[in-house]
Amino acid sequence: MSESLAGKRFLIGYALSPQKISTFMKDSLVIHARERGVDLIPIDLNKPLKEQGPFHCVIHKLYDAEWRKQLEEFSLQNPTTLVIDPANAIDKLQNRVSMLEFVKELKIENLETPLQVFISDDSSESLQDAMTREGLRFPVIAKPLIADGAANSHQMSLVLNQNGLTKLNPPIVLQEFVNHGGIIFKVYVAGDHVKCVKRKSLTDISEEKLNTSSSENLISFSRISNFAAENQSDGESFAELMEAAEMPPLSFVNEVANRMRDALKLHLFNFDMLRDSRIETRYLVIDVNYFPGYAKVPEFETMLTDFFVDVAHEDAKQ
Ligand SMILES: O=P(O)(O)O[C@@H]1[C@@H](OP(=O)(O)O)[C@H](OP(=O)(O)O)[C@H](O)[C@H](OP(=O)(O)O)[C@H]1OP(=O)(O)O
Ligand SMILES: Nc1ncnc2c1ncn2[C@@H]1O[C@H](COP(=O)(O)OP(=O)(O)O)[C@@H](O)[C@H]1O
Ligand SMILES: [Mg+2]
Ligand SMILES: [Mg+2]
Repeated sequence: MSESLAGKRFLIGYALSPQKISTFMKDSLVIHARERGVDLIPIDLNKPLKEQGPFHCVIHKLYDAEWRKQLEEFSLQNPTTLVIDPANAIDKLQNRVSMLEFVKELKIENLETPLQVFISDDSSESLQDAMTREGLRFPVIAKPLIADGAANSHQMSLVLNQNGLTKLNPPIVLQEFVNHGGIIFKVYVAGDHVKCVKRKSLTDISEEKLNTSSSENLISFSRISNFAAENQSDGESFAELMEAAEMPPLSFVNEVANRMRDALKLHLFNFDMLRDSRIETRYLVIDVNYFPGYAKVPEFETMLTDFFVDVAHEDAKQ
């Protein structure tokens, strides 16, 4: 664990949506950080940023052009204030092609990304032809290209056959659905601090189900991993399945997290990882999110405060 600060206060300004403030800036975090020398100070979005502060560091999750402009101006005026993270580094995670391209380039053993093809809104090629060109077979998941936090950026469709393709609205990516036993691993990263948790996911699809002629061509869903197991009719058996699922090796999780952090040049993110049901050593990253819902991680207050204290120590060295 990181040491506390020797009597000095470290001032962190935060710029977050009201919804994010209510889920992340919990009293438990603010108090824990305060006790260790870190003050978390709200940035007033109705006032110019350059009139606020002083801050040693700014953390933020806002994507609009106006905020970007304010941040740029602020950084020019306050070159010693750390901005965690720079807007241009976050950009890569707002597009479901670039967020996985870089993972592929890391070439980590046993780590892959699912096959996928991007379909633009002005493409003349049929969706089926694009799938064939890339060697994609059903089932596939259709995901909106842009992942900017808007509700529709989480609107997914599981497409079971060719008829389902007609209901999709490009720009989208069509991604190979990988059977993974109904459980997803979410790896949260805050600087050097890494935690992996299990979460509910889509259940496996058998060849049999795929080949049964039913009326279902496409199943729409959104934010599946946020649904608590107890809301499910199969609650008890799901809880058992969850309990029994083995976590990925810690050394592997840490290696992937560290390599991703260095490549992205980001401090605050998480990634969703599946374990292939057929090949137990094969893991696939399917999603990478900027400044995710840390409050869902056990003892997130300690994790985040440790990170803030690390930043303060780094800052003090400069
Ligand atoms: O709200 P939460 O706690 O569910 O957090 C969301 C994340 O959930 P997770 O921590 O991965 O379970 C969520 O992750 P997923 O995309 O659901 O894997 C996103 O990071 C989401 O942000 P945005 O809507 O994409 O900007 C996050 O939403 P924001 O709180 O940042 O709006
Ligand atoms: N390639 C895939 N194979 C199997 N399940 C997937 C795949 N991609 C996504 N899923 C499921 O769909 C959920 C949402 O997809 P994800 O890409 O994580 O979008 P979001 O950004 O909305 O979280 C995942 O948490 C997982 O349960
Ligand atoms: Mg996800
Ligand atoms: Mg996401």
